[in-house]
Amino acid sequence: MSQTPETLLAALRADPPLVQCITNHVAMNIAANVLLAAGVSPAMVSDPEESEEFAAIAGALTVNIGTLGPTFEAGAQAAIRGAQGAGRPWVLDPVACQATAYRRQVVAELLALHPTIIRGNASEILSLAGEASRGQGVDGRDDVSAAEAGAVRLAQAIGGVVAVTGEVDYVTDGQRAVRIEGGSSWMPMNTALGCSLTCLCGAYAAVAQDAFDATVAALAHYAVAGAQAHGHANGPGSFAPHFLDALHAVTPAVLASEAVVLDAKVVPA
Ligand SMILES: Nc1ncnc2c1ncn2[C@@H]1O[C@H](COP(=O)(O)OP(=O)(O)O)[C@@H](O)[C@H]1O
Ligand SMILES: Cc1ncsc1CCOP(=O)(O)O
Ligand SMILES: [Mg+2]
Repeated sequence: MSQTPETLLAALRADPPLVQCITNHVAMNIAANVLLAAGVSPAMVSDPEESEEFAAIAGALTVNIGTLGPTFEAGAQAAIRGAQGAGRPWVLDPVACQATAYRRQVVAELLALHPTIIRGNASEILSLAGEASRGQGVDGRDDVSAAEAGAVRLAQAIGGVVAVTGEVDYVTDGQRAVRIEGGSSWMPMNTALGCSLTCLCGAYAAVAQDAFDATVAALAHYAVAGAQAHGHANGPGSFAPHFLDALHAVTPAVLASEAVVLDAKVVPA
């Protein structure tokens, strides 16, 4: 039986999980604040000396390749070993994976380790699915709808959940799919909000029975908070603090009444 976003937000707030975030230098501080505002404990622990051990005490692990390098790569591989050994979910954010041969090689290695959830923009998901991508560095430039079929194939290939984010988000586990509406056109003008959302997917995965439900809940929480913040802000600069306030203020009851989660087709059927 599926767990609703409001049930999972209540679980998150009742017993806040510890989330190990291996993320990029740009996102480190922003993502930690997003998780704290949402009611979760972040820990940005990535060095190979300790990342495997730490993964066993965290509720979930998130891996983001935004500012990739050999030490980071070794730290991520070790942490994934630790998370899997402890039976914990891990989430991949394939930042700019289409951009260089090094990124393509590293994401191929990470995909072989079966992430529980992948969260990326449409350009990144198209690239992971082996299709042409118009991504410009870390910024997506493709429509979510163009990446939906690729997301389904990718989810089936990894045996996990794929979330494609943009103006309207799409989430699939290869069998089920939904679209999530909301958010704000100022979100892509704030760096690292996608990376931070990936960390929030980890938080929900730590408390959920099912990774699909967890991903839907994380994206719904973000979409509701983003829409609320948009109503109080004057542009991308003032949006950022209002967004943190809104992530904190959203209650299970608010999520139940304001989240827009619509059933979608699984393409190809
Ligand atoms: N035009 C938009 N309108 C509303 N929400 C958006 C829009 N573009 C992105 N978002 C939201 O911003 C968040 C980050 O998504 P995205 O920008 O796709 O990630 P990334 O930063 O990795 O490229 C998601 O919650 C997504 O729903
Ligand atoms: C600007 C930048 N450069 C390398 S990682 C990064 C942050 C990307 O964040 P997001 O994908 O959430 O926009
Ligand atoms: Mg991104």
